[in-house]
Amino acid sequence: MSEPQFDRLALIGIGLIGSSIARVVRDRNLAKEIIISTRSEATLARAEELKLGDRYCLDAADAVEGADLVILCIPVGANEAVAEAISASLKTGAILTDVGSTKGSVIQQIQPHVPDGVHFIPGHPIAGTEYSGPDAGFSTLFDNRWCILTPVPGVDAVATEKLQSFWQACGSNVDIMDADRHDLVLAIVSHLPHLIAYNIVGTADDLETVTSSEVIKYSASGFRDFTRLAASDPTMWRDVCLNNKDAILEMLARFSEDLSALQRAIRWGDGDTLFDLFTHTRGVRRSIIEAGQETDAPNFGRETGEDQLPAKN
Ligand SMILES: NC(=O)c1ccc[n+]([C@@H]2O[C@H](COP(=O)([O-])OP(=O)(O)OC[C@H]3O[C@@H](n4cnc5c(N)ncnc54)[C@H](O)[C@@H]3O)[C@@H](O)[C@H]2O)c1
Ligand SMILES: O=C(O)C(=O)C[C@]1(C(=O)O)C=C[C@@H](O)C=C1
Repeated sequence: MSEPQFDRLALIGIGLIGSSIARVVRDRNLAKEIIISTRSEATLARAEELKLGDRYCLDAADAVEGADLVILCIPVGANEAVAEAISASLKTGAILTDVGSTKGSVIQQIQPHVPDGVHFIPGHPIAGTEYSGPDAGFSTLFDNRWCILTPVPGVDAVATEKLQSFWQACGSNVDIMDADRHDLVLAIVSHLPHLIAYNIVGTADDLETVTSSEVIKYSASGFRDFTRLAASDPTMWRDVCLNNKDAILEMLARFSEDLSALQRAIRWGDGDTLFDLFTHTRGVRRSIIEAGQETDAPNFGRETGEDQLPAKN
C-alpha cells in the first residue's frame, strides 16, 4: 500500500461526494487521519456509524484545525458561510479545496475568506449519481472520471500538483481549466441536461390526459433516463442554477433556438433537416463511446450501478 499523501484530511459535508472521498481515502490509504464535519447531528452520527472517519465535529472550525487538506463537500450556496466560519482556524500551508458543480461563484464566495499562506484551489469531480447523503457514497465513484481544477492566478504550483496527485490517487484524470470556461462547459454538459430532465418529468406529470400510472407503466424507455436525473438532489440543483446563472441562461437560449428550428422542421414536414440532425447527433454519441467514456452495451452503466447503490435516503 502507498504512503499517505496527507497527514490530516478534513471533510466538511459528508453526503454523496464527501463520503465517497472518505471511502476512497480510507481504502487507498491517502491520508493518515480523516476528520468529518457536517451541520446536522443526525448525518454526523450516521457518518460515525458508517465509520467514515477518525473524528467527528459539528463545528467546521474545529474540524479544520491542523488539517493539511480541507475539502468543502457542501451545496455551492453554503460555501461562503462555511469559508467565513473556518477561515481563522485554517493551518498555514494547508490546501483548501471544494467539489462544487460551479466554479466562478465558488471562487467569489470563498476567496475573500482565504488567509495568507493557505492554498485555495477550487475543484470539481465530474462524477455523481442522483442519490445523496452519507450512505450513497462509494469508493470507486471517481475511477476513470474527470476532475477539473480551476486554480486562481498566482496560486502555489506545488500545492496544485499535490491536489492533482490526490485526485489521481482517487482514480480520476485531472484537467486544469479557467473557472469561466468550466462554468460554460458544465452548463451544457451537466446543468442543462438536468434542467431538461426536471422540466420534462414535470411536464409529463402535469399532463391531465396521461395518468401517473401510465407515466410509470411506459417509462421503461427514454423517459426513464430523464426520471433518474430528475430525482437528483433539489438543494444541490437549486444552488447550481442560482450560482451559474449567466452560463445556464446562455445555454438555455441556444437550446430554445435550436428547439424552435426542430419545431419548424416538424411543422413544415422538413424530413431532411430532421434526418441530418439525428445522423449528426448519432455520430456525437458514437465518438463519446469511442473515447471510452460510455458503453453501448444495453443495460450497462448507470442502471447497473444503481442496483449496487444503497437505498436513497
Ligand atoms: N451529486 C453529484 O452528482 C455531484 C457531483 C459532483 C459534484 N457535486 C457537488 O458536490 C457538493 C456536494 O454534493 P453531494 O451530492 O455530496 O450532496 P449531499 O446532499 O449528498 O451532501 C451534502 C452535505 O453537505 C452538508 N451541508 C449542507 N449544507 C451545509 C451547510 N450549510 N454547512 C455544513 N454542511 C452542510 C449536508 O449535511 C451533507 O452532509 C455540491 O456542491 C455539488 O454541487 C455533486
Ligand atoms: O450522473 C449523474 O447522476 C450526475 O448528475 C453527475 C454529474 C453530471 O452531470 O455528470 C452531476 C453534477 C456534477 O457536478 C457532476 C456530475
